[in-house]
Amino acid sequence: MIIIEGLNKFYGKKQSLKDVSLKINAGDIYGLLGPNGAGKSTLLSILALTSSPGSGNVEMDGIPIKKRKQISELIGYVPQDLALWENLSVKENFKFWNNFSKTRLTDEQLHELCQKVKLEDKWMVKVSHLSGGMKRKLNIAVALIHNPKILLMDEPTVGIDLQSKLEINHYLRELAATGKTIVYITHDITEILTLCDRVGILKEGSLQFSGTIKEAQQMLREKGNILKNDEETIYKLLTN
Ligand SMILES: Nc1ncnc2c1ncn2[C@@H]1O[C@H](COP(=O)(O)OP(=O)(O)OP(=O)(O)O)[C@@H](O)[C@H]1O
Repeated sequence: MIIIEGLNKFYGKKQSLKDVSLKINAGDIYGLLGPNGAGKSTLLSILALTSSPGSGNVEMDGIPIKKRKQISELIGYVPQDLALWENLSVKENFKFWNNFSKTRLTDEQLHELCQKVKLEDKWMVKVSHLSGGMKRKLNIAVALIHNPKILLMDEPTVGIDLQSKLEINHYLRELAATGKTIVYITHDITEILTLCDRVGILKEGSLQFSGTIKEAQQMLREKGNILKNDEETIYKLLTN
């Protein structure tokens, strides 16, 4: 479980997160939504230890975020920008990232991970020769080498073809079914509806809503906003 309490973050005078409190259940795929500049990447980067929290408490699996070594073993981070070596092969990229893992995988185990994202026939191919979708899949696979319990993903499927997107979504479902918690930033409403168990909506640094799509509809209905479908519910929550 991820617990965030009263989290604030300033960049200079600009407050990017305002008193954000949130709980994310173990085994959930949690969609983090909101318009551009809402604070989604800032929140994810704090969880990923690439940005420091201003004030507030964050703990993951009962471990406070200040215990960086323990947290880094717990999390896998898939950044928006590809964290790959273009001039190295797929295998060499796996081996590079394997060096940072506490329990190193064998070449055979790395190849098995490569198979999970359906890139095994590209094992010896240079990353610069892969398509955008293949690079995205590799970006996800290298984040899984140390078998993290929590996967933090910043728009991992942006700009890729539908087939690759479906394959990635299918794989994420499999990972969640094994108990991994996934925090997922996306602007793709279809992906949110088919993939996410729960969603959190940020706007101008504040958390507007956290819950299931059904709960969102319920809340809006109580406010007198009757919505026709889930897509409309999310759109309404994002724009209100
Ligand atoms: N390193 C930084 N220095 C200064 N301001 C920053 C920095 N990173 C983010 N911000 C500001 O913090 C706010 C939140 O940005 P953030 O990238 O978290 O939003 P986002 O919801 O992820 O947006 P997008 O959907 O466009 O990726 C924005 O106003 C942004 O300009």
